[in-house]
Amino acid sequence: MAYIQFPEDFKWGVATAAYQIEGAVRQGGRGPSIWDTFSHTPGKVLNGDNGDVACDSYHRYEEDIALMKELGVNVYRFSVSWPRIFPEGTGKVNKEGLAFYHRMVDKLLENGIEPMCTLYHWDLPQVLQDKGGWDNRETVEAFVAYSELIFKEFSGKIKSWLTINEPWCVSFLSNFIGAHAPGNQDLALAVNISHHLLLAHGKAVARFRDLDIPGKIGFAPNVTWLEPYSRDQEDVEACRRGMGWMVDWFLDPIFTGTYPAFMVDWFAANQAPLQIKDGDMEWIKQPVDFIGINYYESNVGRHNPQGGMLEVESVDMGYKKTDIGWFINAEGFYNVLTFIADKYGEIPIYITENGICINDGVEDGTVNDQRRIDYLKGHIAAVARSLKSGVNIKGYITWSLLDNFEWAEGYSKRFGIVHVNYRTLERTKKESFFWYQKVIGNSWLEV
Ligand SMILES: CCOCCOc1ccc(-c2cn(C[C@@H]3NC[C@@H](O)[C@H]3O)nn2)cc1
Repeated sequence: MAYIQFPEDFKWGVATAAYQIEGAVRQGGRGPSIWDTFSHTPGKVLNGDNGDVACDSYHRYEEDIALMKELGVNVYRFSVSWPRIFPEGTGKVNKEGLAFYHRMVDKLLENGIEPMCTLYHWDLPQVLQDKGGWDNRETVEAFVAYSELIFKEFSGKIKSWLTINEPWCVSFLSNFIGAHAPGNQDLALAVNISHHLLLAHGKAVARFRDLDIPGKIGFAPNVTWLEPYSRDQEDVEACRRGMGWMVDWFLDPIFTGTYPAFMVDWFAANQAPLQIKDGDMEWIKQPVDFIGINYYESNVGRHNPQGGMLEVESVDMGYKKTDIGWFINAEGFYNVLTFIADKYGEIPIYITENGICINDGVEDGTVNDQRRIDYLKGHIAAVARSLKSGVNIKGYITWSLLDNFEWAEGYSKRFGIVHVNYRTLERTKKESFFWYQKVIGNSWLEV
């Protein structure tokens, strides 16, 4: 049996997000978010599912932390629910909300688990959405004020911070494709929102520096790899566009202070001109300490004039698929990690999400999710291969600890290494839990 040994200081973790696991949406002083509105709007979420109860982690966080302790993780990536802190987005602070996160963070620290906090994981206070949401620059200032409060409140306890999770999902998936909250379908709106998200990120990083908060800060773009179907220029350019709006669009402004010109032009030609105000790019290009990379799938792409706004289509090459229909391709993980390192340099990277939807159920007290073990093994091996190629990867955090509310797919799609019975809320450790526990314990991968 061969082994791949990871660096001594390599971190291993699990990730969740507030709206997907907490529940207790009308308890503890929490205000409504756009996902409360969206999930309660008929037809938006599969089976009419919502996050009202979810995994009930608002009440069961100690049980979840005991699972993490048993797993042996160094890091727990969670998100703070903005409407649990500012029920109206700004103004009055909900002390019960702060107290909940103090209890949870203190319990993590007691168990030797480092908290990694995502400030925005999609649950925008509905009151702010009613005033235009991320399309309104006032929301940028509201995010900075919310971030400042959390920075000050948890300074010294939390030392790893992420500003925005998956800005592509928040802007394009949620305001152009329309599959996520608030469900708009307007490219110009989505482009404007993507700029405001980067502005909010940059201003929050600047405030973090001004406040001299101890620790490191970054953000977590979701990325993909699109392999051209042929070497034809049209196919190559189509794939660059498909990656450009998800990767370069969000990383170039932070690392170079400019948007990728080929995407600016493409959006302008689609009646979605980028509107930048003086000084915006200076805010956006605040240096970050690390980036979180969220990767699930990659595709083979080719040009198709009828292939949507970007004129690109995915080609089914017969790769195995997950139970949510995404292609399994660990090679694409290596390709996008080395692409990012080649383009943006030595910036430290944490894999802040990587996992697979496998809907296996409990049989005889366990879940034999061998397909998840195979996926994780292949993708952690791709991380090791990237490390060997010089990519500065500092840790791997799998999505997710628990089966949870998978947005528009509701509870039908399971990403956890721990199964959740949504009727009883009973947690059941899957075979992948025990497999990952061994990887973490040795910090090596058997191949
Ligand atoms: C072209 C039409 O497409 C319609 C759906 O398109 C997508 C794309 C991407 C996703 C998606 C979901 N996740 C997992 C989450 N990451 C954050 C965490 O909360 C996980 O739950 N990542 N990406 C969903 C839907």
